[in-house]
Amino acid sequence: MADRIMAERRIPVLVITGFLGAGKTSLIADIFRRRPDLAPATALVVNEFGETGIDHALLRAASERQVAIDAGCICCTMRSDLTDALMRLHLDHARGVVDRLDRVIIETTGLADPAPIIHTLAAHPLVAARFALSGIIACIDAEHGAGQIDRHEEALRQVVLADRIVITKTDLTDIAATTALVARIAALNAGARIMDRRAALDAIDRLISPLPYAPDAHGDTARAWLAAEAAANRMACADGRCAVPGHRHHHHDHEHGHDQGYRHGHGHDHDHGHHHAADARIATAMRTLPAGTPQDRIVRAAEHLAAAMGSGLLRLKGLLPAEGERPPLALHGVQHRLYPPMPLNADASLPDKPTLVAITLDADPAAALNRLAREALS
Ligand SMILES: Nc1nc2c(ncn2[C@@H]2O[C@H](COP(=O)(O)OP(=O)(O)OP(=O)(O)O)[C@@H](O)[C@H]2O)c(=O)[nH]1
Repeated sequence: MADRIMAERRIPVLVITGFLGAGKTSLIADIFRRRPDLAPATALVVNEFGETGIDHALLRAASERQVAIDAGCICCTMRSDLTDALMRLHLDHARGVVDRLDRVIIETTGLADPAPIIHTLAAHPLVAARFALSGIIACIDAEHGAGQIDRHEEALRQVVLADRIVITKTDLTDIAATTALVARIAALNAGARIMDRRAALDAIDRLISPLPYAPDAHGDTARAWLAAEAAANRMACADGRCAVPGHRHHHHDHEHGHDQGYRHGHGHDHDHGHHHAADARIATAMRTLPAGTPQDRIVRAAEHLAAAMGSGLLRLKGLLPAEGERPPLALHGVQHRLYPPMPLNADASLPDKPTLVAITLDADPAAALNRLAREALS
């Protein structure tokens, strides 16, 4: 009872997860587009993998209160940044800097494991006293989702630990493929509500309604993962600033059985502090093109790159500056598919040179971007 009363006074936190390019940012942008009334009382915490800041550009219009966590992934070393961000929001609210704070929406990176986030929200005493995990939405791409679950443990964990699953991009697949994906998801997580993106957006109140997160509803695997997360945190805690009593503090890298860092394509291996066993195969790079490189040429070169790399290109993102009367463009690719470039509002904080990020599997992302640049500039 005491917990319920407390829960009612806590601010609900909705986590939106899903693999790279599954449609998290677009879903959030569409929620606010349809329901602008939600924006003033919603804080968005956005954690993007890769360096374009493109999600912020896309969401800037959506929410007045946005906190970016850029330096890594909140599921691992960035947990302290997550708790800091939440505590800052709480203080701003308590001091009246923020009028209303009815909910927090956290967009994770596409490579996030939800278990540490769930654990942090439940176990960090300062956070748990003020915020209540009230839903985990996993977006899953109808076209690429099944393969992503097969190949990437993060994608599997996102589906298994969610309490709501939104299937995106059903417009790009046939019904049989979507039906098979739904059956697979239902077998992996019998407790989750599964919905099509369109249906989810037609019932936004239901989509985002705060419900206590109940790990027991999601099956033995979810329970075991969360228990393992709690046990790992009892043994040792990554966060030197962590306030959980009894935690021993030392470096985080080995606590989740993660042993290799992401490679970063600036000609050297770069440790982002985000460690998952399989992920030495995943690498990311960013590069810019000279100002004035025509948008059309970049888009065409990106199409060719996506077609040539297929499943080796986990994600391509780009911000292309305005060109004469043409607005700036956001460029999105997932595997072989390059989506129609998305016009953006002109915004002073957009980069003045075309900026591209590639996230690759078993391929050199810097070489991929060089190839794109060569074609665009030829
Ligand atoms: N056709 C179609 N495209 C979609 C749908 N949902 C998202 N997209 C497109 O997919 C691309 C990637 O979407 P995002 O919302 O950026 O994906 P994300 O999950 O936020 O990506 P990361 O932050 O990189 O993990 C964009 O071009 C979207 O317009 C959908 O339901 N149908």
